[in-house]
Amino acid sequence: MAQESSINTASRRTRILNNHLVQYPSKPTSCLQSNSCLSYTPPESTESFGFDIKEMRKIVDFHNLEDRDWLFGVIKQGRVFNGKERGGRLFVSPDYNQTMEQQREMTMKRIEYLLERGAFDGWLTKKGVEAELKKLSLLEVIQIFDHSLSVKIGVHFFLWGGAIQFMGTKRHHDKWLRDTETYAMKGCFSMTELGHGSNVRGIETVTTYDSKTGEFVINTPCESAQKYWIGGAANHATHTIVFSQLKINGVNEGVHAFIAQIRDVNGNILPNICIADCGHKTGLNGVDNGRIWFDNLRIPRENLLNLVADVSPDGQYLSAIKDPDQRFAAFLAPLTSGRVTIATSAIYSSKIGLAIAIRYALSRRAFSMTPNGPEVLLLDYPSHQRRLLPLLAKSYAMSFGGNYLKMLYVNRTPESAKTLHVVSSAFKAIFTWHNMRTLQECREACGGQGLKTENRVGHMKGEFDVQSTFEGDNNVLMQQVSKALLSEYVAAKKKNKPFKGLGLEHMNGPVPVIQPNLTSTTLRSSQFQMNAHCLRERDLLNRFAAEISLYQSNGESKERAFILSYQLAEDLGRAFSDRAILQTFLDTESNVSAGPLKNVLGLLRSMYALICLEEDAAFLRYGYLSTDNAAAVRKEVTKLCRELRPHALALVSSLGIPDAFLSPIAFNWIDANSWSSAQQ
Ligand SMILES: Cc1cc2nc3c(=O)[nH]c(=O)nc-3n(C[C@H](O)[C@H](O)[C@H](O)COP(=O)(O)OP(=O)(O)OC[C@H]3O[C@@H](n4cnc5c(N)ncnc54)[C@H](O)[C@@H]3O)c2cc1C
Repeated sequence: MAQESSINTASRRTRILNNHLVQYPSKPTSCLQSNSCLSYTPPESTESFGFDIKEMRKIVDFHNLEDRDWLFGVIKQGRVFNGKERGGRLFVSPDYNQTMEQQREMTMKRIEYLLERGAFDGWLTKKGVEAELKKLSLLEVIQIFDHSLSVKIGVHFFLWGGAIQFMGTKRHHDKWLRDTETYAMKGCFSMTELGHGSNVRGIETVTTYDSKTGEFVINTPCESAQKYWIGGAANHATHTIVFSQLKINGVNEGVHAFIAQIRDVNGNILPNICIADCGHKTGLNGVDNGRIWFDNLRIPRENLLNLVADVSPDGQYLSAIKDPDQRFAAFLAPLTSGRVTIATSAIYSSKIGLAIAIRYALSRRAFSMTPNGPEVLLLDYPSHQRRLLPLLAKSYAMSFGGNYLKMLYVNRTPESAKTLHVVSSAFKAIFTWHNMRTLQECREACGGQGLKTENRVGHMKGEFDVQSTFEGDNNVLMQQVSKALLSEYVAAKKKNKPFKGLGLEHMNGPVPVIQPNLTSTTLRSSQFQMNAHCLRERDLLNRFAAEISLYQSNGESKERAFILSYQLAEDLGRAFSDRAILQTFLDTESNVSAGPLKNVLGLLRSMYALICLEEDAAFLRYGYLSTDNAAAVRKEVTKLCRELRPHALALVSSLGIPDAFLSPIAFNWIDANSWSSAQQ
């Protein structure tokens, strides 16, 4: 309780706020009435926008705008979404001041609310491109509100539900999909173990088959085999997908997936199963991550997800794919959805950060440039522009990359499986790294205000950090990208055939030449920009292949040669991603007719292309750019910052994030911090 002071207690009022007794005087002190105080001026009038922000939003959000707006409205209206008025505006945001247990329960309450309003209708029972796009758009909206909520929903629908849909067959679909969609049961996904995360093939859980009873028997043979980090396992999940080695007649047939019930309808843990909590995390505490041990758990034979392999009632292992490597790849192929949703979610998160930081920078002033002159808006400092506007251009570029990835995913065919695997791995890594970097820059750009949880930016760093680790560690994913590019290279050279696929067709043409003295006009031409990106990718792929080959000719195994060439592999993975993203930007731009919108897209595209050139040391290291040209690139980026500055508000207003999902410092932060506001 607050200490009694000498101030007349009668002049104080008291109230309970967050369980603390708060005391404050009944009227403001004189300084609050002084004329010398700053007054808030809104950034700019919406009439000054140089392009149509509604049209831009259509390009950026790309699909299901009405569905998105419907769900934003549903969330704004729901009491469980913790709406609060600040500075005369409504903001919705989870209460991160709650305990871990309370946050987990609120996550479930929010799911129930959304379920009652039909938000998940058709998520697993409707098929086709439209249904899939709608589902992706609604998950993006949910994530804009809270990452825990979207992860909890994502685990249930995309991991548990997705495994049944894509690794199972009709018997599993008939039995589980409808109940999953209605939450009659709650699913989780047990792949990771204490001892093995990225290396899924190394997991130690063992499943055998008992032909006398027609059951599989699942065991956790040692502590390192305990399932770890399983989202939903600690409190709520009733069922799980268990990834395990399958041993049939003493032969290990490799990793397979099984359905197991872990709790009864009342939430009691079933016999032969032990569950413990992973505990408090640096973020994402609305998700109940748990650990699971299996002790001779028996499940029916039919619970093997048998799209790729099966076991007959008398215990024979059956699979059309004989090669264990190919079988393992076929098992995991359907799980791409996680990478797709994480990639696009990361970009929405960076957009929230940028919308808040840029709006704040358009109303916050600091220092003056002349003695006794007015203080200067943060975004009028060239340094502040340089910190935020290239990140904004990258977020736009990655939005277009994300849209391409989603279309690739919803229209997937066996022929596009490789491209989908490579692009989703590359974009998941690049977008999530970009998001963390953006949030940190935005946090700092907001100064101390960036550290207030209600202002979102700082807090989101902890909430989204995990994206670089789960659903494929970013570094491991980037290795896979380079490996895939290398195998394309080796195949093309071996067969002496042109490159086809993964956007590598540029390797068939002549080597692009970068002229010695780059002018502003050249730097802004899409042809130069694409040439520079292709040159880097092409050269790095050649170098990578040559280095691997050299290691191998010196007696190293293929695997070790790859590990030793990790630096080129990393550079190549980034070069592939940047070039692929630039291509999606150009494709997007080509669908826009000439006018102010296309002009500003051109500025953003040039900024994206040039900042990639400036940030990757490979351009200087391998001499794709001379030092003079590198200096010209840097100068052009500064010019682009100046040219984008007048569009900054319009650009962040086109990102498809309603005001209620931003934060008080994005608007009238003086009113939001007024004395009267503190008393509400
Ligand atoms: C909040 C949270 C929720 C999760 N939810 C789930 C879930 O619901 N279900 C589930 O099954 N799992 C879940 N996971 C687990 C997640 O998928 C794993 O953490 C992830 O796969 C990484 O595994 P790991 O933690 O064992 O790290 P490791 O694989 O041990 O990696 C540690 C480090 O080593 C590096 N490294 C690994 N291999 C190589 C290599 N070959 N070369 C160079 N460097 C390498 C990595 O880059 C990384 O930096 C979750 C994790 C978290 C944190």
